[in-house]
Amino acid sequence: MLELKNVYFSYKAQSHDIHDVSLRINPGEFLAIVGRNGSGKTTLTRLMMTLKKPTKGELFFQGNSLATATPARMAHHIGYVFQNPDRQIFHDTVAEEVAYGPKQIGCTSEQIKTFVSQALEVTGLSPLASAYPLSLSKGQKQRLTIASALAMQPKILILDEPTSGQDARERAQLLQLLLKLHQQGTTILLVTHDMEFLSSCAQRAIVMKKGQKVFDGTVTELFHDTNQLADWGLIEPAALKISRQLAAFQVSQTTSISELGDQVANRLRRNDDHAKNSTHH
Ligand SMILES: Nc1ncnc2c1ncn2[C@@H]1O[C@H](COP(=O)(O)OP(=O)(O)OP(=O)(O)O)[C@@H](O)[C@H]1O
Repeated sequence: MLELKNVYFSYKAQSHDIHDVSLRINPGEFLAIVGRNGSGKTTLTRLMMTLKKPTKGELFFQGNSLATATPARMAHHIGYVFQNPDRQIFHDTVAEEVAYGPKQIGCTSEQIKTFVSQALEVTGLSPLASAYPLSLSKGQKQRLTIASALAMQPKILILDEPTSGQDARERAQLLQLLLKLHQQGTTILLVTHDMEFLSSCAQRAIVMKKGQKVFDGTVTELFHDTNQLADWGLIEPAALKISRQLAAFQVSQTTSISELGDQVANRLRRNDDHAKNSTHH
């Protein structure tokens, strides 16, 4: 659906902010771009939205070159949800906010009504249609920006650090919403540092390091090599760490919870004794 072929981009003459990146996003995928701060994740999404043009290389959307595409035209195809929802909210009611995009691109009033009501429905905001957007909670504001993006009927939804500043309940709601949208056929691209969240929803991950793509594979493959993860500045999700460590206890399907508890307690006791002995020496 979206393809980058040997793309380079520099903000300044001497910098290599994106260096020879090729990748293809297929319809219906749920993928995440990860990497340290400054590794080029946001710049990559700006190139996809044509907010920046590559210094070398080319981007394609559904087989067509984006060389002459404008951000306004790309907004029909790609919905972008910024990290800070306040920067994207301007109207007096939730419904007006969501209607803004479809109005701008000249949809009929019938289409606008349908797109707004569908977007509010899927994001669970229908009861808040006449609410003042800035009075909403952080999670609701984020769902509003997602609704605004969805009202444009995009093929791809890009979310920049969507879990940042969200509490546990809001994260869980966001996860449910993204899984539902993905199930309904939306292609989703997350830019995130949140490995727990990524491992609960994404199927594929791309790792950026110093402007280069250093990994492109399944999420299972991503978490396979823990040394490599550290080098990329990524943290293994707690659930995976625990399950990897449990493997050391030779847990079989017949191991009962109390047997497992005994094994864990024995292991911890041995670790404790070992630590005490080392301090004595
Ligand atoms: N507007 C800008 N002007 C000059 N350099 C920039 C600009 N925006 C980003 N950069 C540089 O481009 C490189 C990639 O930055 P980018 O914001 O894409 O990384 P990121 O992986 O999204 O980081 P973060 O996780 O902090 O958002 C960095 O070296 C950064 O300093």
